[in-house]
Amino acid sequence: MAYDYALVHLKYTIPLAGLLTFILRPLLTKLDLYKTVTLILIAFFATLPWDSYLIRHGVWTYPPDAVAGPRLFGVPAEELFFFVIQTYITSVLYILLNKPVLHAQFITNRDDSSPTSRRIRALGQVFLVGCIAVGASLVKKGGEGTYLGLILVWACPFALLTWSLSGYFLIKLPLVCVATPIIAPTVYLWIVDELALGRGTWAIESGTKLGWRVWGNLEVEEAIFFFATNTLIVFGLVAFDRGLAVLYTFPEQFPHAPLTPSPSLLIKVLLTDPAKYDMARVNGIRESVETLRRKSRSFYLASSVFPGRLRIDLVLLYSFCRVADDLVDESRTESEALGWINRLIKYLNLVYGSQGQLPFSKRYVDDFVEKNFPKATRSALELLPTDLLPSRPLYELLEGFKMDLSFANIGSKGIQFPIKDEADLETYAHRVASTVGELCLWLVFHHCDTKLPKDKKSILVVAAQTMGHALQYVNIARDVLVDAKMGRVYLPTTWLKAENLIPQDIVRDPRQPKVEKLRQKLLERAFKEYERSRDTMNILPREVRGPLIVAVESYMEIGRVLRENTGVPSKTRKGRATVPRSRRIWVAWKNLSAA
Ligand SMILES: CC(C)=CCC/C(C)=C/CC/C(C)=C/CC/C(C)=C/[C@@H]1[C@@H](COP(=O)(O)OP(=O)(O)O)[C@]1(C)CC/C=C(\C)CC/C=C(\C)CCC=C(C)C
Repeated sequence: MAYDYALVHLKYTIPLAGLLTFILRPLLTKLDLYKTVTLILIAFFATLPWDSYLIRHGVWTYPPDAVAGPRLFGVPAEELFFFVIQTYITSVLYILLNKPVLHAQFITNRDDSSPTSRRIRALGQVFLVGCIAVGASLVKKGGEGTYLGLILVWACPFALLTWSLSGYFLIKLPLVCVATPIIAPTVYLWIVDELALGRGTWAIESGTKLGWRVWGNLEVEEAIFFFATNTLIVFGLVAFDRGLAVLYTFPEQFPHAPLTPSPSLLIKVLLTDPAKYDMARVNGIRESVETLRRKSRSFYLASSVFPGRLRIDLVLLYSFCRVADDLVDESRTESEALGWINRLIKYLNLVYGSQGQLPFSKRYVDDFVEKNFPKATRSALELLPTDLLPSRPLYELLEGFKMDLSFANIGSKGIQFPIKDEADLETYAHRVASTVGELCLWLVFHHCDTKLPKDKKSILVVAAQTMGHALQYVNIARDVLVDAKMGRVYLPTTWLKAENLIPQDIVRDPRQPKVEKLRQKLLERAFKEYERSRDTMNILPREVRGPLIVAVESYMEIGRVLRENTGVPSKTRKGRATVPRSRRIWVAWKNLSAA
């Protein structure tokens, strides 16, 4: 009947596209749509003349009773729809698998690539040139190799172009990000093809095919066709992502980076000489991503939903905060820790200028960093986007770290634990976390296409500071055990007194039942602060609202786990409660859907 081919879509391609859309919808950005539509247009206009040629020359045919009727240049409407839906399915799968990946870290050039990468890229080029030559000779010869030849001469030049443009980058990407969106849809379409050819929905004429079957009715040419087209789609998307990564990574070369850059800007970026890339910056970004991945599962997951340059700058800000915190925390003595804080203050003085002195040049600051900080920490300081951040919260953050130092003196000279009451607790949270919230917001304000009026910005800054308290209280509630091992107690001494405890009792036995009661009290404060600021997040610009909510909610989920389990975490990592991966993904998905 005339709807056989349409039924193939109804049964196999549309439901799969629908399922993938449902999964990706909350994560889908304007940029993802832009990429997908561009790829669909390229695929459509590149395939149409080729497919039309094949039909007109009788390489394949559609029995009149299998298609509904409308045609464009001889190609049935159902086939045209196939170009669109296949590109859509493969693109959506690629986008989904690439969400967690920050592409900036895979930017590379010939000098940065390993000899193996260079060999693979060259072998790929030789292979594709070979395929074009074989294809051309098969077409020239005619007869049974014609269809295979036509596939090769059509697909391989496109593949060669994208491979040559983005080969090094592609080789560096995680295999799953590239191989899965090629292989999974290919195998699925093989199965669909096997069923369709079996039912006679379309047919390949016997004079122009090799007649080799991969399995069942699946001809070798069909198998190669689906593999080649999915490869082309994925290579196209990789080239797109390389262009975007270069655009977002190098603000000095490309000062203006819109969230949806024009095709001409992307082509210009793609054609920029890779030898000119600032690989020191790329290496710094690689180190920062690695730090984030190792140290914070919540913020690592949340970072995947932030757009463009904002994502890179947030990762760099995280890296600076982490490095500064670790330098202080991992010091063996108080004076060593104080030394690091003073050097960090000096660094800020040089960058921002102090006591009437103008800021120093970037080169001077980098030189200071080289001489005064360990190698592993330098890029975090050198790449901090200080031109977009106010200095006050950064100085305040260091003041917060200073509060941690007072723990080292306890016991001597009658010095007390620094968090004596709730006011101290709030001051501490304000210094180490509200500052971070505010800094995140300044990056958001800078990078968003939507510009907010001053009054809205002020409301948001206050909310970010309040949210900082909430996150820090959760952090303290989670880390009672870990902190006690370091001789630190952040639970206010007044709270302990009400339970007939002193901070030293917590250091001695952080697992005692009374701690659980105090932990729950702290979590109650955390959720109060969270509720005070959560609604304000709705006035954030649309493009960052969902991502920021995910960042906050992923962390607050740790608090929820602690509340549910009343301190007996389902899973612990180094004595800390953690949120299972599936639950973190669910939190992100749910909040993005609602944002
Ligand atoms: C998505 C992304 C990459 C975000 C980066 C966020 C960022 C820059 C975090 C810095 C974290 C950090 C290392 C700070 C040093 C001081 C410190 C330790 C603070 C605690 C963070 C917890 O991190 P972690 O659990 O990894 O630390 P430890 O292992 O315990 O050492 C804090 C709890 C502070 C985190 C506070 C925020 C991220 C601010 C939250 C507020 C917003 C995002 C603004 C929301 C906006 C509105 C309008 C409410």
